[in-house]
Amino acid sequence: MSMLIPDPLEPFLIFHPWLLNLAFACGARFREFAVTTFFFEVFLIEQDLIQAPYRLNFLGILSTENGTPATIGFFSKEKTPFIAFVLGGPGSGKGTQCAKIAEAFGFTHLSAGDLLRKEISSNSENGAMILATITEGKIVPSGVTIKLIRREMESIENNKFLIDGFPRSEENRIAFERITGVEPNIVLFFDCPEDEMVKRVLGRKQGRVDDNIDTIKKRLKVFAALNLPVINHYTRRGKVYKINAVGTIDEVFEKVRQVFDDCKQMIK
Ligand SMILES: Nc1ncnc2c1ncn2[C@@H]1O[C@H](COP(=O)(O)OP(=O)(O)OP(=O)(O)O)[C@@H](O)[C@H]1O
Ligand SMILES: Nc1ccn([C@@H]2O[C@H](COP(=O)(O)O)[C@@H](O)[C@H]2O)c(=O)n1
Repeated sequence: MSMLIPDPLEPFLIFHPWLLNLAFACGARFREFAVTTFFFEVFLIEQDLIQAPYRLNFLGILSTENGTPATIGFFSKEKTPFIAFVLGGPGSGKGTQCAKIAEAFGFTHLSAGDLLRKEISSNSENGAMILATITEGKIVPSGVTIKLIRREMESIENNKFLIDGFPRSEENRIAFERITGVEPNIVLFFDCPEDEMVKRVLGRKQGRVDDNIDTIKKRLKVFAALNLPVINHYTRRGKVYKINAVGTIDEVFEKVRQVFDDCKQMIK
């Protein structure tokens, strides 16, 4: 299990004690949903980390396009799958390791980034917005990404999913948990030094619009600001397995294998 990582949002929270008091007075559910939303959106707007048209529209993700409320809790109790979120900075090796886990342990690998890229190439209504967001290294609104993940999970007959590159922000996390009604069983965190991540991304040569030094710098900033708080949250929940991502692909996989061997009892 990993140690807590310094949370870049903590100084921000300290400057809003009156809001925290109000939140605590209103109870846990309200606190989690309303206050976290408020804090993060104000912070993200200030930092210019979320796309303008989607600002202050967090509640919108709980509605479907036709205005009816989204299903809260889409797995039946008997069919709730084993979910592993796979997190780490850009180029830390998430996708590479997920392919090996899927093969060795029978998981379905869902990459949020791949699903978003597929949306761009299928010329969907959100394609242009997704392309612009990825090019800027920013985060696509949760409603869009969760809809894609949900569609895949519902269409695949498996009870073991690796969700790679999601949740990327507290907004992603809270939205997923509210909509699906479940938390991940475990969270893998591939911990990799920045210089190694930059080297790997620049060496990837897959023609991705975001594999250039300018966008990588932005993605690293977004990772530290938005993804580390998610990792800290799940660390506090005792769900994070931190894996040192330095070493050959096979060396890293040996550490991953150990985690899945240890979790065998939990995985149906
Ligand atoms: N342990 C490793 N040592 C050296 N190179 C690696 C290692 N793991 C992955 N790579 C290479 O680094 C590049 C990035 O890996 P990968 O695509 O798996 O990262 P990722 O975390 O999924 O990245 P992103 O979040 O940007 O999609 C790939 O070219 C991959 O072959
Ligand atoms: N939950 C997510 C996941 C990804 N994105 C966007 O896609 C880019 C590429 O993602 P990879 O996982 O393939 O690195 C990422 O930089 C984001 O722009 C997202 O918005 N939300």
